[in-house]
Amino acid sequence: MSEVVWSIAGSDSGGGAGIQADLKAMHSFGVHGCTVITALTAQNSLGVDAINPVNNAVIESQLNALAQDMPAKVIKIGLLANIAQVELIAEHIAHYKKTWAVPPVVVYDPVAIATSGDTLTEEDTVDALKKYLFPLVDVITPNTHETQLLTGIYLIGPSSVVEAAEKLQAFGAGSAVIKGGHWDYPKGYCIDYCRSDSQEEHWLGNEAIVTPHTHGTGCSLSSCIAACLAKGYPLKDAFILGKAYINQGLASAVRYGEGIGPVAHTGFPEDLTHFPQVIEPGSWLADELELGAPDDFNFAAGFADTEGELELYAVVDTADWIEKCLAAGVPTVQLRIKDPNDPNLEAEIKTAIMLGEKYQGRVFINDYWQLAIEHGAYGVHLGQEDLSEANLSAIQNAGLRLGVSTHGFYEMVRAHNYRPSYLAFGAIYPTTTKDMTGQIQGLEKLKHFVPLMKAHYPTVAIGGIDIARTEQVASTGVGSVAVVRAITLADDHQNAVLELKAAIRKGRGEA
Ligand SMILES: Cc1ncc(COP(=O)(O)OP(=O)(O)O)c(N)n1
Ligand SMILES: Cc1ncsc1CCOP(=O)(O)O
Ligand SMILES: [Mg+2]
Repeated sequence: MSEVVWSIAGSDSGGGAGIQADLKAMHSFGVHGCTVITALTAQNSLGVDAINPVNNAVIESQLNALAQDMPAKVIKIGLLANIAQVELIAEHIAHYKKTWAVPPVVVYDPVAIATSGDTLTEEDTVDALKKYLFPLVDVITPNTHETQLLTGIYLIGPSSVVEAAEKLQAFGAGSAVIKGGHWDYPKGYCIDYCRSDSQEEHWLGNEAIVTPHTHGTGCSLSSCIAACLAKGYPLKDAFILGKAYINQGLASAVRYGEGIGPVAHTGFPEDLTHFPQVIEPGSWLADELELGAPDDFNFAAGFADTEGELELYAVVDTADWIEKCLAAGVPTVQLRIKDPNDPNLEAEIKTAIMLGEKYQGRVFINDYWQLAIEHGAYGVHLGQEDLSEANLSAIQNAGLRLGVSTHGFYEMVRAHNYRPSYLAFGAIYPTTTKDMTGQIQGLEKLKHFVPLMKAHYPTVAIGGIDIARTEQVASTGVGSVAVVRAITLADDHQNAVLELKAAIRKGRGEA
């Protein structure tokens, strides 16, 4: 059964924004959207003719009907037409948060000004919003105008955006996503900012997509974020997927009336060209925005290729196991020794690299990139944290392949900045080999990861994959299945290798 998300918002008779946009965006992300209509707006592509607020008794009847039978994982709030509505919605949400077995996550898009420039709420709602609603909001998604209206901070550059986000948080909102569609800085770019409740910061940027047909982008972005949160995606993934969805929709938006057409709704984004760039320290966009870079940061992009997919990939912790795997016919192996004080570390790495040459297999070294360079490994495998600490230029100049771990869409787009040799995605299933709490991706996300990245990189799935699961993992089209226990804990590792290889072929429809 798919997740339930409510949209508490206004109806747009033109079908481009409000409730109508929310439902289309939610559908694209595979959640079930329910609605509580707060106002019936009369609008078309030329503007807003009338806003007809729904009375509180009617709003309450919709809330009660849903609460009795279809509680939401996430409640997305859009247009609230007056103070009475703000108070009513806040009262109900406070009740749900206190009494529901799983309290709903609340995403608030403070719809105040439409893309057309029309004001949609009564002016004095702002104080009521701050007093009653903000403390209940988990994620707020204002555009530039709304941010300025709510915070009084004029957005002229990144530091003012950060200041505004902090102010929204001081009003009580957990996380803030500030949409940059309306500030043209750097010229021709669209920059968006996310500050999480734990004060993690994320900047995304892409060249602005030039189209007049932008109606409903704000509601749609916010609904994508709500849908992704309901699906269990972390906020940074919801943020980047929402942006990609909007970019994709803008690229194919068309007019229906004489004026501004609606953003198109075209399904889960699976084309990398629609994704914004994760703005990394040291990049051109980061420099333009003066976001700074850590002292020892050494950016490099474009690493040697792996000459095809990596197929069965064994991740093991001794040179002895490297040999057993290569001898049994595993084409790709990784030496993963987690104790940096292991007295045999360098000797094990040297032996593993030498075995790669003997058996003509690909040998990756996890973590110890200096030793991998020194002894001429085929490649190194690095985690997300390592990317800003390792000397990537040295790895690149030495001609080593670089594999990078990713645990979601934000991280995979971040890794794409470096154009590594392959991308790994995991953990697909729960595993006891490594603590992956909160990072279990599941098969559904793998099915989105593969089409997004396969055209650009060899892809690897890792985490909790045993022989029985290998066929369904391989059927996603992923280029490689990486395992630890499926080989190292098998009674007969040679037979396990044969079975894993057979399951990969079967999953691909080759057997
Ligand atoms: C193929 C592959 N994928 C992912 C990992 C995990 O690497 P990392 O994030 O660096 O974590 P540790 O392995 O160092 O704990 C991997 N090793 N191999
Ligand atoms: C190293 C690593 N990175 C993500 S999951 C994982 C461990 C995979 O081990 P197993 O195949 O035994 O579940
Ligand atoms: Mg590592």
